[in-house]
Amino acid sequence: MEASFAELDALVALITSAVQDVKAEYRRLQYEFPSLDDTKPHPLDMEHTPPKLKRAVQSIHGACAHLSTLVTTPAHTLALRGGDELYKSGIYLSDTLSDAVTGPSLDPSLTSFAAYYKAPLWQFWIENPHSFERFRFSMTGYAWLENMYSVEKGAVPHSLTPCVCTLVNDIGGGLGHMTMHIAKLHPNINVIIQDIEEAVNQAIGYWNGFGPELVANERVDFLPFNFLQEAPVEGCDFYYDCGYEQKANDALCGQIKHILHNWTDDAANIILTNVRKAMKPSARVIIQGYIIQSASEEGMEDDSDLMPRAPKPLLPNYGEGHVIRYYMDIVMMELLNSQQRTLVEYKRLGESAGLEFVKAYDCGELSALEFKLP
Ligand SMILES: C[S@@+](CC[C@H](N)C(=O)[O-])C[C@H]1O[C@@H](n2cnc3c(N)ncnc32)[C@H](O)[C@@H]1O
Repeated sequence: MEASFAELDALVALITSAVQDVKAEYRRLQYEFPSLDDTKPHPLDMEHTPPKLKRAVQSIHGACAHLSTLVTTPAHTLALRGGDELYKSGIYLSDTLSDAVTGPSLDPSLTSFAAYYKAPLWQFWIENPHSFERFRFSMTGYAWLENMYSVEKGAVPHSLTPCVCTLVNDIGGGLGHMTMHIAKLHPNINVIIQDIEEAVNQAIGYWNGFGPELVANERVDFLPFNFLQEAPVEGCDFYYDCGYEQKANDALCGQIKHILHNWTDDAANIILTNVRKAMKPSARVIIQGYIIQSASEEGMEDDSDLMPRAPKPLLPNYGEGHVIRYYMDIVMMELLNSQQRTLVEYKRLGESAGLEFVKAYDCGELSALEFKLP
């Protein structure tokens, strides 16, 4: 079927014609046209906007929003529109940050979420199982926003040898939707879901509902654990083939998706150190998450191979085009006093836990960072 680009073309035509109107109005008014770098007030900020200019600006706003919606996934558009707990507690962010005690604190119990709900996030979820379950299911929807099929490329970064069984440990896996997706696509990959007990119990129900054949064929195991206090499972029977010609029983791959952004550097170090303790020499850890890039030329890091710079006049990090990861940076601060990280910060975190950075993979919205034992 031939694609119809009628709406796309109509929106672009509308923007082009509205831009001509804007230019004509500025010429008529004999005003300088502002630049993206301007910090000074413009005369039009304080004046009645002529109707033709107003209509043109409204058209550009509306058409650009429609254009964005048209070319991105519905999940992407929805994620920018709303939410429940995190949006409600966000109203406390300014108070929390301006307070002398909570402002500079990295304590996960001194957040704007805790101020609103009178409990830190993890405790709130244990006390409100319905919210906790809804959050877990929202993570499965969120995977669509992140382009699940690209995320899978990061979780399975190496050529797979079908004769060798692979065990992926989904650390803090929640429902394990991502590893279920991977196990369905790759018959030689088996999965362990490790998370806190409440999460693991929900994961069992999820796999029985959506992947009963994987449960029946014993391709998944569920083991509760606390990654701040203990190492994940070691000495597995099935191992990850990383394409390094390793023997069948000397590799375990740990996948850690959207975990470290929940924790400060100190706590993330404990989690990774616990993972390292479980690793055999050829094991790999795959950390999946958002990578933060500088919005200005200054402070740019050595990450351009992973994430090419945007052409000017866009900001080097694509600005609004990559805005979700920056929203999620603020959201992590609001919920847990934690943060998204840059590539350099992730490498540093791995090193501090005794892991060596191997490679970064572009997985759509997310990146996957591969670490090994030195
Ligand atoms: C943001 S969710 C990510 C879930 C999943 N990896 C995903 O991408 O959908 C964070 C997960 O960390 C788990 N978690 C939090 N504290 C934990 C702990 N101390 N030990 C093990 N898992 C924990 C939560 O239960 C939750 O499933």
